[in-house]
Amino acid sequence: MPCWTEDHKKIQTTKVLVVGAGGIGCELLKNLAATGFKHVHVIDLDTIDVSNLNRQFLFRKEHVSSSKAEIATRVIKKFNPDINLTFDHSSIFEERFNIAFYGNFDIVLNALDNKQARNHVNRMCHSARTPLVESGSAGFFGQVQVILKDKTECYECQEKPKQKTFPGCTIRNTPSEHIHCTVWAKHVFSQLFGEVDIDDDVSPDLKAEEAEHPEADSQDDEAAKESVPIGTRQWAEGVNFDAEQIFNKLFVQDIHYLLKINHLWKTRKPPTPLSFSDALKLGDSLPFSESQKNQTSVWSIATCVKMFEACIQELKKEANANPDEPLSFDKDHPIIMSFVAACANVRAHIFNIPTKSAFEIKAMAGNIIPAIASTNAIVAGMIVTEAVKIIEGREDEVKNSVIVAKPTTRGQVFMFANMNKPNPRCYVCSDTKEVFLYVNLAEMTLSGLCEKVLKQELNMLAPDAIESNTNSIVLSSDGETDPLMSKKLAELSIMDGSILACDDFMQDFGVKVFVCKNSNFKGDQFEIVREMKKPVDKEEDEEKKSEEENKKEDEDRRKRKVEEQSTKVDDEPEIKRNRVEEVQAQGIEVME
Ligand SMILES: Nc1ncnc2c1ncn2[C@@H]1O[C@H](COP(=O)(O)OP(=O)(O)OP(=O)(O)O)[C@@H](O)[C@H]1O
Ligand SMILES: [Zn+2]
Repeated sequence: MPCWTEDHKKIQTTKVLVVGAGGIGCELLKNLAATGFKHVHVIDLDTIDVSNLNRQFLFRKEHVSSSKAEIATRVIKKFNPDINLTFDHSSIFEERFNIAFYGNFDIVLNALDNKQARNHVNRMCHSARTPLVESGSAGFFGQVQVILKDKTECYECQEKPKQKTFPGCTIRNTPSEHIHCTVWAKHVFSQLFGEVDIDDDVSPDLKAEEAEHPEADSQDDEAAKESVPIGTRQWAEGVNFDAEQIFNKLFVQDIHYLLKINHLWKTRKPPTPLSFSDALKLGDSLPFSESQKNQTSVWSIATCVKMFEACIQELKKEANANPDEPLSFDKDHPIIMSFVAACANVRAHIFNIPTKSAFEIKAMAGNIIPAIASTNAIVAGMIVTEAVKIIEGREDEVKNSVIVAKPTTRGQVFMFANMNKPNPRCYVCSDTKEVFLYVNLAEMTLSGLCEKVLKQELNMLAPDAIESNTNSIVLSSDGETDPLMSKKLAELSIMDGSILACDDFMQDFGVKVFVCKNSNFKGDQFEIVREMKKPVDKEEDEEKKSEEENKKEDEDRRKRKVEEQSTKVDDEPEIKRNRVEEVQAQGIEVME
């Protein structure tokens, strides 16, 4: 039996890093202090919002707008003055939180709310060999995962389900549910006042339609091909952000254009264009301040139009006050949220979709699942339970746990979950650090590779990439390759079969990216998979190949390699041959 006084000493000397001082973090810090932990450091980038007060019990009304990490530290010290609790009001992504920093701690406890930060801490703990207890909650659902290097799965061993996204053509052309209109309205806001992302354009798009539904009969869409709508931001600037003209562009002109894409409306009810002046006749229009207060009943269309107009004026002022900093969507910004709600409802109305209250639209736009204090409390309790086992050296006893929303048939809401071994194909914690990237090489830009693939998808912070066949630098985090960002991958001699050795110095993380072409993809569209997909048409051929044939090929390849090695002239071709062989071993066709 473990001896409490002996173990208590370990608790007193263990150095703990807590990342996040929100719902789970507050409970966790309280538990650590109450259990007798003496050396704790907490990091949180955020300040306290009034909406946090119902569950983040260390915070009071007078703390609103102060640093979460700082107030949590101050309040905990009040009831446990002996604790050496320190804080940073910073993002965990800052460079000073490097691997050596993580190495200073005996254990890291995550109380975060986003995948990007979780992935990052997972990699840092992996590199620093520091045990990590990961956690999360969403409403009544909660979970705790223990991550021990080489012993358990890491946070990235299994692919996480992607956040639900909608096809571009549904959002731009054929919404059928209110959520499609809400997503569209968020894009309208970004197009008008945020950083323009061409992938999020809101104008009707015949090309997207053709790309996503090539099978559709578009012979009678010629009229639409003749007049292509211009981008929303460009239009808005041209009319000096006049609300009435923007309204008429979005809800009259663009809708007339959509109606010309005939095949869309063969099986759907077509939308009805609605002008600014006609919309004002649809119901009573409440004054701006009154409708702002009225979040739970459904605004009339006339109220939405007034709201649309008032919000554009306010947002234009806000954007002009700081022209170098585009606005970004924030569900807690009342004007932005009112604009999105109004805009989404007008769109819903003209597409014959029932309108919703601003409150309901906020929940959809902000992806909000109400936080439940008791789920957070159970999760935080389990984090400390598992942390104590780890620091006592009882690693065989550690367990993952889950809290579920509905009791199981046995009436359980709390359960232990399986502790899985590390995934041998995990590109973070296994030796197989590789992924397969499917892209259209003639269309994807270097900027797309950097921002969308390496940063957003593979979660690197400052990626570098070298094309292994030629040993040439493709992407450099020191800015050397910045002038090439708009170049297409094909222009940079990246081809089907290229291998990109990508790494992130800060995370001490490297991954080989095997490039495979998919000419059906548009622009920066891509797909990343952990195992290469078999080309459909080649599958049958390969099965037909007799074993003898395969053996003969192996033999020939071996012979070739021996010959090549004996005629080796310089280093570079040798690098290339090895890489080519490596690619062949993966079954990728190499184009030289
Ligand atoms: N990169 C990061 N660095 C440091 N702290 C982070 C980082 N990302 C998220 N956090 C913190 O993790 C905490 C997560 O807590 P929680 O899920 O309760 O979120 P919240 O923002 O307080 O609540 P809600 O999202 O429900 O309004 C937040 O306080 C947030 O600031
Ligand atoms: Zn892993």
